[in-house]
Amino acid sequence: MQAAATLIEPTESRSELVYQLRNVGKTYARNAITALEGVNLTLTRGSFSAVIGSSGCGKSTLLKIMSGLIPPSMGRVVLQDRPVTGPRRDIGMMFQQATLFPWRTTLQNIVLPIEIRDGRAAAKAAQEPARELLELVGLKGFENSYPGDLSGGMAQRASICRMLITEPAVLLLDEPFSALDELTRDFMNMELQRICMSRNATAFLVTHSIQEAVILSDVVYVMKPRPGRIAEVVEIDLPRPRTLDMMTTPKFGEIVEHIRSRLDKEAFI
Ligand SMILES: Nc1ncnc2c1ncn2[C@@H]1O[C@H](COP(=O)(O)OP(=O)(O)OP(=O)(O)O)[C@@H](O)[C@H]1O
Repeated sequence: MQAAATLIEPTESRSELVYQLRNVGKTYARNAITALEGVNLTLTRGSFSAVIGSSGCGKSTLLKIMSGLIPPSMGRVVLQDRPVTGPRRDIGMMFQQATLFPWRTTLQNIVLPIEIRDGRAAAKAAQEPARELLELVGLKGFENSYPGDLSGGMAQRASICRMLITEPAVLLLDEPFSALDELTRDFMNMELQRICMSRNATAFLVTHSIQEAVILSDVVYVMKPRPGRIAEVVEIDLPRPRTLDMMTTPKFGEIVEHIRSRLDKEAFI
């Protein structure tokens, strides 16, 4: 397994550092559960990373800390040289459900974060970039459609635009395509790669799918539970752009098997 997936210390000096967690821990006071312990993580500009682990190993806790929704109990969380102490403009998020407002058109949904942040005039000015984003994700022509007229995949494309409109420094993706059927999900993952590559985006994905983590990522963080911790950092040494065909290669299979073997077997479904 050495060639394809090796234990690494991310090379921080070579690439531009965007996001860094140092020795992050989280204990929930209510039940004294240590959800995270000693988590170190580094995201560099343009990299795609994923975290995978069994249910209850602390993935959601990690993402909530990274998005500024909850504070860590210990450790440092730094985005673009500034500590993360709450939700921030330079953090983009995407969830399992598209959560578009049904009474707003696609275009109006996409500029909503700007409207909330900077007002109506700014939202109007953002319509042109929003149209460009719609073109980027293949939704040109659907500007004036309502969410009810979009398929699940199209709605998630629109929510990609809504996430990108504020030009965040980091994209935090919480199983964004897990509610879609498998074929659409595979296709959307390739679209996500294309969009991230075209914008040199820095992305961090939470997923339950080893295949998804491997096909998308430069680095996969394998987590183990009780307490939630990073058990291994696996570098995915596959060329880019990745293609769905790669999922049938022996090398891909080896990496997947390696990660599977590292996961907590009893707890992982
Ligand atoms: N708000 C909370 N208060 C108390 N304990 C919590 C809270 N949120 C999570 N936990 C506990 O922290 C641990 C990690 O939970 P977390 O939801 O982060 O795991 P997860 O890996 O995201 O799980 P899943 O894959 O099932 O979503 C679990 O033991 C959980 O019970």
